[in-house]
Amino acid sequence: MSPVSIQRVLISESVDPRCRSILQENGIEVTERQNMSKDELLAEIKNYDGLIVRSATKVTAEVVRAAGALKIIGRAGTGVDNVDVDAATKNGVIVMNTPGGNTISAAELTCALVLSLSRNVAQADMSMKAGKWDRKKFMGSELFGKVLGIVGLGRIGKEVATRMQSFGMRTIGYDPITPPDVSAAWGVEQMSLEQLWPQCDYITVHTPLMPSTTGLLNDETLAKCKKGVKVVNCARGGIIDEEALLRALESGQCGGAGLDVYVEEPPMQRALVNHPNVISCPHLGASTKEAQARCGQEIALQIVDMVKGKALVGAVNAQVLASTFSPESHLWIRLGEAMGSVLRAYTSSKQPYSKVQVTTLGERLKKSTEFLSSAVVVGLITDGSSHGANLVNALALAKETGLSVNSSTPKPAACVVEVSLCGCGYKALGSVQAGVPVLLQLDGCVFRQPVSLAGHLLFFKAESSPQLLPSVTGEISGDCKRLTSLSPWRPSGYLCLDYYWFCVGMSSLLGDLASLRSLVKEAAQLTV
Ligand SMILES: NC(=O)C1=CN([C@@H]2O[C@H](COP(=O)(O)OP(=O)(O)OC[C@H]3O[C@@H](n4cnc5c(N)ncnc54)[C@H](O)[C@@H]3O)[C@@H](O)[C@H]2O)C=CC1
Ligand SMILES: O=C(O)C(=O)COP(=O)(O)O
Repeated sequence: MSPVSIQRVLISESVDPRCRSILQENGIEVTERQNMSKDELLAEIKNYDGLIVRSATKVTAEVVRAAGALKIIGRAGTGVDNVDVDAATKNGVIVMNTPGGNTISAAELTCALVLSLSRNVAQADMSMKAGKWDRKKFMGSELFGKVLGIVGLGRIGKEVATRMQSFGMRTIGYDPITPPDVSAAWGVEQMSLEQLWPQCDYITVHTPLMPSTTGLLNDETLAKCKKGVKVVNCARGGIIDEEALLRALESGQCGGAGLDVYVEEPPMQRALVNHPNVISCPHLGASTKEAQARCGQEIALQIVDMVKGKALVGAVNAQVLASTFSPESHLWIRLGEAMGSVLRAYTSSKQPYSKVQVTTLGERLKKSTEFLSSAVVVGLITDGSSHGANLVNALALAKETGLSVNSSTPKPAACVVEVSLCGCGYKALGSVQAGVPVLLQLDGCVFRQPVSLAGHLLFFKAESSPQLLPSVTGEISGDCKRLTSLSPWRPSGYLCLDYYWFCVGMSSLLGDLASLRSLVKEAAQLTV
């Protein structure tokens, strides 16, 4: 993928001023507008190719669709559940976050809530402010020797564990991805949730909000916990079912809750917030000077690096691009796109196909199969009128159009990419030679000299008579037909290709038909 050009960025929430400065220093125009209504955002977003948000801006599918020119949604923070990532992907928009920037802050707030729950700090303070001196009511219990269950052992879960161990807590946990030996290295014993629930004095959740984590703590699972268990949610509203939590608080099954996040923010339903055993914050996990400085700075630097073609860091939906920010991979991407275009053009009037097989041959290309497949699909499905396909959405669009894309890397051989359109049997073989994407073979016709695919223009080089056809492209015209019949290459064997269809194909890759026509005429004259 070529470096992504970003010219105008909208920052729709309070993000550290460093973000704006870094973008502006790098020639990007920045507008900051906070508290926009949904309609204002829908109207405004079309003027920008970049959007930077925190957790309050809901970047729905409607917003993504309304944003005709949007290329990047930057999340100055961790959770991207407020962004419709699928819609962004389908529309070719990169979604990027800064996941490490607020880890420590979120972990520290979690620990603060655990400590406050153990000693009723918030309630005691309220009572003092009400003029009371109630030492009996706020009897607490030590954390020392108690069990903390951590659900979600990623960045924040790990930091919470190591901090709470210093209070003498035993930390147990569950995570479907983090291996048990990894978490054991930082003192967390992993077990199934069934085993975990009944052992915990405190439970804290640190997973993203996803269908599989929604309602992880519910009536059923809360009932499996120790009576009086205390729970903390500094991750996302909804991971603990709010209504089930209220019921458990009322029955005493849950002894207290520390909440930073809510299903609806701010929560309109205040029963939980008002409960005497609940201490709550208005989503403050990342609200520290340090976390905001990091997140604001990181998201700006990540965008600038992407624009400069240096690196793609923090993309959550475009991993295929992450490894492609090198001059070499840009060449392979151009090759893939060009091969896709050539095959699309070449086969468009022939048999249909429903499957494409991309085979990469060569050690150097081993890790490139995925982005090469995406590049081939971009070339295959982008016709002259639509420019909607890019490396972000290529595979999603292929799926939508019923095109199945297979890729494989058989034993290393040469650095060659083979694209086969299964069904009609057309095939192209390409490579990068001397820094130029080249075509070696098309539909079984071998070129003795590779055909340059640079800029999607084909330059034919005839070995024996280089003056014959210095550069040829074609369009549907009598000239092309004439060229087919002239066919000086056939006898020489340099190019045994159905030239007419080849020219038809090439015409769709070119905007400048006038110069194309003259090239074809020139070629025809040369060959008479
Ligand atoms: N309150 C706040 O201001 C903040 C909240 N957050 C929230 O915290 C979440 C976690 O952040 P990080 O630790 O940085 O993310 P992370 O990606 O490092 O860790 C999340 C962990 O959850 C695990 N997980 C996924 N599904 C699970 C399941 N069903 N059960 C148990 N574990 C599961 C994953 O395997 C992963 O290890 C974020 O997604 C975000 O929503 C993050 C920062 C600040
Ligand atoms: O980074 C996260 O996931 C957070 O929840 C922090 O949200 P915020 O940037 O403070 O709106």
